[in-house]
Amino acid sequence: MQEYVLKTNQLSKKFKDHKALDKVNLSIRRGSIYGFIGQNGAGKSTLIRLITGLAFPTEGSIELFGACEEKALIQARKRIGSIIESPALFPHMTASENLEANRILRGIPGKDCVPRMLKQVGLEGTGKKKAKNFSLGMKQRLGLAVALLGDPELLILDEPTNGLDPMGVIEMRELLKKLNRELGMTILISSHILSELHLMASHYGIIHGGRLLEQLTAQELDGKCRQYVYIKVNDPGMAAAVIQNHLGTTDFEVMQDGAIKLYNHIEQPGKISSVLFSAGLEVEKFTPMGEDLESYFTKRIGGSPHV
Ligand SMILES: Nc1ncnc2c1ncn2[C@@H]1O[C@H](COP(=O)(O)OP(=O)(O)OP(=O)(O)O)[C@@H](O)[C@H]1O
Repeated sequence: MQEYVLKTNQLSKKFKDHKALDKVNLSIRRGSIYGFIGQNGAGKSTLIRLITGLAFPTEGSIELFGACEEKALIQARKRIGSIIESPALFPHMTASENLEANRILRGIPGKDCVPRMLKQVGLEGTGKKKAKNFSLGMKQRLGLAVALLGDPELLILDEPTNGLDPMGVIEMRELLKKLNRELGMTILISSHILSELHLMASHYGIIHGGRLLEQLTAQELDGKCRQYVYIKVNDPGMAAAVIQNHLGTTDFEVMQDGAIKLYNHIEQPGKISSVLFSAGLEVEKFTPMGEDLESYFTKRIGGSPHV
């Protein structure tokens, strides 16, 4: 079994003179939830359309479940489930009828998958209610059930929380986490709001102006966004001992230049400075530092606040 379900190699797409995607090398590990983050117009939908075969690259290649060649790619795409733009639903049909119609259209054998999918997305109790009368969150979950028909190994969702209220965002997030946890489903999910991806993604790709600027794990991102107090004193060794003994924590780093990054007690600057001062240390610098997710993202894409 391949470690990566999807890799793109120098993938590019041009619309006339405009490079919507520029030499993108993206890799998605099996079993991961890959948060694909970028502003409006960054190139997220274009990449997703190329992966799902709705558009063709100008240059570069796609490797999906180990398949690269065009005919093999068509077969491999059958292992993908997707919601691109708004989910394709029949408004005058019930949830169950929508799934049954999609099942027949896609030639998926066995009616028993319909109640199974409804249950999976929590719509088993919607009875005779037609899709047109569903809330946006319910429509999105029904769209997800349609995408799950055929038990895909890779689920691709283009901005699935767009327009959802906070409750709908949480529901969708919990549902996707469950699919990932219980079925080991790999998920690629795009968004222009990093904090929406934050509580579920295990990996991130940051795209801007058609270029993939960075891929990083959730741990790496958290490390970059961790808050700390930056301390410079005349005797770093003694300060380290004082922090350990008097604040009771080892959650700090002594940097090469002797500066200390203290990750604990950051809400109690008075307490930190008082233990250092009481030990007779001279404090040269004492500054709370660190970034939140959105400011990290904004900085990474070059400072534009409009996401
Ligand atoms: N069919 C097309 N013809 C011309 N330009 C296009 C076409 N599709 C996309 N583009 C351009 O390519 C760039 C990337 O668009 P894309 O839709 O991939 O961005 P996105 O990150 O998905 O943003 P959004 O969140 O707004 O959908 C944009 O500048 C867009 O205007």
